[in-house]
Amino acid sequence: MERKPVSEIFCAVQGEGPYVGARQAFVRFVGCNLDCSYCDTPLDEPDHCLFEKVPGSGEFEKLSPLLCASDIEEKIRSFNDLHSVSLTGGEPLLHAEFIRELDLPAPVYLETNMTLPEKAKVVKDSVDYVAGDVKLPEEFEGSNFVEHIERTYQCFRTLRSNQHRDCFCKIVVTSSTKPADVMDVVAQISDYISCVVLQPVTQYTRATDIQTILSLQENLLEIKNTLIIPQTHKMWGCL
Ligand SMILES: C[S@@+](CC[C@H](N)C(=O)[O-])C[C@H]1O[C@@H](n2cnc3c(N)ncnc32)[C@H](O)[C@@H]1O
Ligand SMILES: Nc1nc2[nH]cc(C(=O)O)c2c(=O)[nH]1
Ligand code: SF4
Ligand SMILES: [Mg+2]
Repeated sequence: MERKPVSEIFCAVQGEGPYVGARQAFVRFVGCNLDCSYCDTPLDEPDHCLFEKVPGSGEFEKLSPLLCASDIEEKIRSFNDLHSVSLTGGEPLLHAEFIRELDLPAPVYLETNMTLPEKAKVVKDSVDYVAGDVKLPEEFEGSNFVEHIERTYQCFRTLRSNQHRDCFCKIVVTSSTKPADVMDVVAQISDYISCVVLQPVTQYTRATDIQTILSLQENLLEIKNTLIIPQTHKMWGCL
């Protein structure tokens, strides 16, 4: 029976993007193929998977860090009134074949860095919401940004919004963000997404310039509905 590395299972509310406030169960897979400068999530292999049985209790059961599908399904089924189940990480698409086989009691919300196009094809009929990140040039040394962004475009084409799936793009905006880079990428994917979310980085050392992000939103609104939404869960201490 296949087991996958999972660091957290909990029930909270979506803190980011257009579904902010929706009651979700979260499964956090371990491991990532990128190393974003602003990443707020530990990427090392944990000793346990922390399961918060009672939402918001801050009391965690220590489970094996390697879980099979039925382990995950059983924990998720212990939560009620879910809008959806957020599969996140790390990068969940590293575990695409496993994700495809999960039998979950609510729609699937995929949180992904949109850099693994072959894996995107594996899950495309198994996900209902796609929070697709766009990682910008400042995260990539040298010219490999060109190869990276082409993979991102492929992922957005594969996971595009349709009658069964809502796909939107999320862009973390920092003081290093160049508006022209954002405009260029959004112009390429605007047909595939329902909206753009500009997410100010939650690291005040690299705080976002307010005028810059408001001006960027104004320009993006010419081509796609664009929202500015910070990580709200961190404002009130929710997981
Ligand atoms: C931890 S990532 C996991 C999913 C996937 N690897 C990705 O990057 O989209 C989940 C979300 O948190 C965002 N994020 C991570 N660190 C952040 C920070 N310091 N400030 C704002 N957003 C952050 C990511 O950009 C992504 O949208
Ligand atoms: N509440 C809450 N909302 C989230 N949205 C995206 C998250 C993530 O880490 O993938 C996240 C998270 O870690 N917690
Ligand atoms: S892709 Fe996501 S999980 Fe991976 S380093 Fe970047 S923000 Fe963190
Ligand atoms: Mg998070």
